[in-house]
Amino acid sequence: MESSAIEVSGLRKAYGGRAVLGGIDLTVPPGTVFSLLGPNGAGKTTTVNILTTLLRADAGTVRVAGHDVVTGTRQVRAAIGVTGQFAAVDELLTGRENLRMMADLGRVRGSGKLVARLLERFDLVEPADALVSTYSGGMRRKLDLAMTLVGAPRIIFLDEPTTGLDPRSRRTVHDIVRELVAEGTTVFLTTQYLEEADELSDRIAVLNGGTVAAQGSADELKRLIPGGHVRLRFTDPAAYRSAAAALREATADDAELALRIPSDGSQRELRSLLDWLDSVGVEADGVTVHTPDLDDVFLILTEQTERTGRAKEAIEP
Ligand SMILES: Nc1ncnc2c1ncn2[C@@H]1O[C@H](COP(=O)(O)OP(=O)(O)OP(=O)(O)O)[C@@H](O)[C@H]1O
Repeated sequence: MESSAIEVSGLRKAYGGRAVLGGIDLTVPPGTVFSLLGPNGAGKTTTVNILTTLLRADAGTVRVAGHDVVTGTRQVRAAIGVTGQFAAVDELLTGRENLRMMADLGRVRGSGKLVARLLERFDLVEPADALVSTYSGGMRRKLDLAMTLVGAPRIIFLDEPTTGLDPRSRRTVHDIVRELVAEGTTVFLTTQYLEEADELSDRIAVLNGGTVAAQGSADELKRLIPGGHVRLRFTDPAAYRSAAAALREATADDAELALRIPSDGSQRELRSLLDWLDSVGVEADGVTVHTPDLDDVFLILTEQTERTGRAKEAIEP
């Protein structure tokens, strides 16, 4: 087995002279979940399209399942499953017929049993014999994912698989991703939901301004940024103002009547902070401890580029 399921090096892509990907490197070990995050327009779909052989890169090398996407397009396509923006779902067939068609196209043996198993797994037994044109958006998405699994691909690309799904359907998709990975499948995911990436991924890359701003496990990314703080909330504006005057190092949020004080959230720091608040006569109405989460990582990593002025446009194609 190859050491990486996906290996991307120096990947560049520009549209009409405007660089979208300015030389990105990614490594995805087999049997893991990798999430690609980034603000709207960061180039996530462009990356997925290149990795799935739908789009040619301008420069760089991309190997998927051990094959180069340009010279081994056929082998790459045989190894991957893709769900997302280009659903193969036929509206004029039922869910069951769509799955059966997929199984027949892939010459899958025992397709009846496989189809029944997938309908069950995706909670689609009840609407199985209704036309897909009557399905909700969430049901279509689940069917699309079920169809991708028919051929048991080794690597699956999920472009925003849970967007628009209700919490129960989202959990179904998460459970299925975990099961697939436990069976050795590699999952490449793009998502807008940071807690989804946090929960599911072994590794995460944050794409911003045409480059990978950071790459690592959720915990590694969280350690990159100093986001831990204690938040003091006030209801009385006068109490808030006198506290803000007493706590010079706090960041003030006038609209919310809240003060933010850097802290690692440890018991020792909290105790000394509370003692000190007592000693200066500050009485907050609410005290919450905040440890950095992926939202903080995302905001800080993507803010920096915004502040340094549209790095995307500064990248040479
Ligand atoms: N075919 C195209 N021609 C010209 N520009 C394009 C084309 N496809 C994408 N772009 C531009 O490239 C940039 C990256 O687009 P892409 O769809 O890859 O981003 P994304 O990260 O997937 O965004 P979103 O989160 O909004 O889906 C955007 O500015 C987009 O307008």
